[in-house]
Amino acid sequence: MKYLLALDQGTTSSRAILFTLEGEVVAVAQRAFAQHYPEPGWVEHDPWEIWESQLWAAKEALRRAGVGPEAVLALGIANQRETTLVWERDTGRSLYPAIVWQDRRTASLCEALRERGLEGLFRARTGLLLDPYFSATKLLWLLERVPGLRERAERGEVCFGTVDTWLLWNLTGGRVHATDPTNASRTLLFHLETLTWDEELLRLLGIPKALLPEVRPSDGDFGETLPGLLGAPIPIRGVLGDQQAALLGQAALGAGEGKCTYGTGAFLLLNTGERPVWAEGGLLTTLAWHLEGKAAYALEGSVFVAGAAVGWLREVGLLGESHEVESLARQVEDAGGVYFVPAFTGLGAPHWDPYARGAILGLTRGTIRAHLARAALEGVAFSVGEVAWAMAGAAGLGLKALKADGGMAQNDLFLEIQADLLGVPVLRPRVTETTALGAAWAAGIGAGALSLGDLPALWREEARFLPRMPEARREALYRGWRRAVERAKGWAQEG
Ligand SMILES: Nc1ncnc2c1ncn2[C@@H]1O[C@H](COP(=O)(O)OP(=O)(O)O)[C@@H](O)[C@H]1O
Ligand SMILES: O=P(O)(O)OC[C@H](O)CO
Repeated sequence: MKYLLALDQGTTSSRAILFTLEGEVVAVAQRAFAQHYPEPGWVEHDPWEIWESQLWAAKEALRRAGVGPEAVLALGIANQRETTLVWERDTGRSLYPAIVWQDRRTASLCEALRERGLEGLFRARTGLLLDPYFSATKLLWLLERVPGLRERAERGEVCFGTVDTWLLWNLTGGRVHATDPTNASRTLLFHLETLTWDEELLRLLGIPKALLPEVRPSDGDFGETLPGLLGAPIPIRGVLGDQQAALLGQAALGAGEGKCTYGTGAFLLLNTGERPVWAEGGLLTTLAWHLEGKAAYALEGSVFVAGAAVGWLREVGLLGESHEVESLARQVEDAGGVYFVPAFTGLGAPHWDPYARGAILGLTRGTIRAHLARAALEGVAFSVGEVAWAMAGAAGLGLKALKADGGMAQNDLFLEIQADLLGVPVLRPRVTETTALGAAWAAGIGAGALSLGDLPALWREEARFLPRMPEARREALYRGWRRAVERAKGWAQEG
């Protein structure tokens, strides 16, 4: 029997899952790691903790399965995207904490670029917007703020990478400094159509090319793991950003098929086929994957906070464990007029306001804990609903049903609320670890054991949540939501 090992390096935890070729889960191991918030709006991870937790999870998944490394056909990586790391080429020593995708410290850098009239150029080349979310301004900040970094980068002594690149570097003992086009497409430095680093954008930002990893296809040859790490070398044959991996893991292969992954954030991706599609409404154009010699593209609506809102309820003591949010929120029929705008790290699509901050509005003396819990779930569902409307507005790209996955998709009440607020059915697959599944499948394709055409037959529905809310009620709730969002916008800039 042969297996595929997926590493899923998420924002809050590192997971490893061993799958059969058909996508059955054999063993799972997961380790959470620390989130650091050194200043308001900043979010950092310790690069060593990312690596060590991921390595532990990989070993532990094999141990739990009782499977030796020689039975693993290939390893695939899916990772939190955009998070920016720099390390020494000679020693692999990291030179600064990882600046996480949620980090807002480069809001003013983005503004300065916008004032220079550069947004149109960046959008046309990369499909993205000038927002602190993406890697380029984080890297620029590092080059400006870390003493000596720019000079060393120009001399070729420093490596930049997103988390996939950092894991590849460590898995191969520094032999491979590479990324795939989906991760590269989130940096603001990658040309969406030529699938190469954009020399003009690099020049405009003053980013030395010597920093950048080599770009290989998502099912490319990424070397093999050092023999000592997992007991024997394992070929690394798949790399995808986690949201793109989930799109693949949901077998959303054709144009018009989409999914939403509810992890730390929520990311709605719609496959648009072999050509990039540019849409209004704050949607991003991005790579879906580069597999079997062909690129596929997607439209993305990025919502920065989903499960993180539930995590926050836990941290402030409203819940013991995340899953308790469901029973608490079920104690009430609705949120009692409370709106929870989870803009803890600004707003992504469709608003793109790095200065927005979280808000809870409509509190009365009758508000109880259950209302807050329900309002938090609704806040995430409204946020995704707004993104779905934006997609529906982009000619002919309305969703007929939404495939859901990620940590929050285990919550039945949340998916009922989401179906109600979207007005379309929400489908949950049997394997909700679709991010890991997509990474495993990409590696299976890379190893020649699977083809894209095999995947739809391997996807299985587990549950279906149908919309039951009357249209008028939905519209009234959205009116309230829009008023609440207006109040949260620009908060960190005022005052
Ligand atoms: N039953 C649940 N209901 C709501 N949220 C949940 C539930 N279980 C987990 N979560 C949330 O899901 C998130 C974890 O999901 P995961 O997909 O592992 O995220 P990531 O990959 O971003 O680390 C956490 O923020 C957690 O609060
Ligand atoms: O950690 P997740 O699963 O919320 O995903 C993070 C995204 O990749 C950020 O773009």
